Amino acid sequence: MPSRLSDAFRAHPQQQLKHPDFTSLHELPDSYAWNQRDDPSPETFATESVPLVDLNDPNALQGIGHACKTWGIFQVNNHGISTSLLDMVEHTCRSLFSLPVHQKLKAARSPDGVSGYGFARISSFFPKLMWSEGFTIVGPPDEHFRQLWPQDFSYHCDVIKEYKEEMKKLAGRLMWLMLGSLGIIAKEDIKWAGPKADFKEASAALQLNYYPACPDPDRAMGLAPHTDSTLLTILYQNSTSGLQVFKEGAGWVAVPPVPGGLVINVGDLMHILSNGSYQSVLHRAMVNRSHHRLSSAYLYGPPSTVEISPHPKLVGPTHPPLYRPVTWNEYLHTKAKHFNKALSSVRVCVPLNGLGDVNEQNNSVTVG
Ligand SMILES: C=C1C[C@]23C[C@H]1CC[C@H]2[C@@]12CCC[C@@](C)(C(=O)O1)[C@H]2[C@@H]3C(=O)O
Ligand SMILES: O=C(O)CCC(=O)C(=O)O
Ligand SMILES: [Fe+2]
Repeated sequence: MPSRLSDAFRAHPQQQLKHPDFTSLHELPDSYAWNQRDDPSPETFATESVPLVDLNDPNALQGIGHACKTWGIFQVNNHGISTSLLDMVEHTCRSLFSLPVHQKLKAARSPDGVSGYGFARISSFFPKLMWSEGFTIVGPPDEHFRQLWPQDFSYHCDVIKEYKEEMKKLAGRLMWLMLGSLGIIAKEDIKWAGPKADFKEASAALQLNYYPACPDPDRAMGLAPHTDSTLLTILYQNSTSGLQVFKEGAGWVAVPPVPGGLVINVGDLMHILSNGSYQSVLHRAMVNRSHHRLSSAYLYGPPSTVEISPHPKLVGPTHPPLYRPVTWNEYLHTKAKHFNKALSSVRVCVPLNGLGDVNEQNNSVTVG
């Protein structure tokens, strides 16, 4: 049987935690109180900010290359995704998460499944709970959406379908910009991009996130520090800020929403493909006392059976391959088991400068 993305978690069933009705909580329960949040010093915010790249700019490729090398994350505008589509996706998210808890639970993610409503998958690695709800979509959302909205599920299915199609095109474009900035420019350099080099067979997951307003935001965590297991992720965030990224030497830096902009981050598979030139970025989401926050992450990777390895153009006698080949499915298994040690578990060779993976050092929370 062909291996699909949705099969990746069968071997790692997750116990479903009971979801609270956040609106009924007026105090932060102890199970949600994070002690060691490792907050940035106030001056951190002022000095550095994540680059913004205009995709219509003829120098976009250079801008992206620099951003990937120094930050592992950047924002884009003039990306071609219409504001009306982004508004519709936001409306679908809002409609989904404002359903009564019992209704949302009808579409709960099954313990060995990948799609559906639930806590963030990484929850099991942290001793405290996260102040958020999520909905993961892999493949067509029809069955779950029918449970959520018996009347108008087909409208919401259409919105998600169109969004996924548009995101896929943008992701393919971004892939060539990122690869181009590494000197990988020929169609033949990435065979799995297909005969038209349009990454038609790529696979992806869509993660909708909802962060309710929180009575004690300074002690809560919306989504704990993690890197995405992707080649790249395209994140849409509504007008409420909350995303932060970890930058060596600067600490946690906020990524404020840019109107009409999208956030692009480097994932673990791009880290591997680029042989560590573009490092996956550690990021987290914080919460807010007065405003709820919505985000949607398009998690983009290769077809699930394609092996990703350091690109031959980037390895040589002085640059040995640092990672062994892995499929996305295999990597997701590894991540489900080892979480922030996943990248080093597929490492084959210590780099010449002797530094470890950035991901491993910065998680202040003990991984179970
Ligand atoms: C294809 C993917 C990628 C997943 C797992 C699976 C479906 C859901 C994705 C996320 C989304 C939220 C953060 C993350 C860390 C999580 O907990 O679930 C992601 C994870 C990964 O990038 O590893
Ligand atoms: O909500 C955010 O800003 C971050 C979401 C995220 O990191 C994810 O879904 O992987
Ligand atoms: Fe993420």
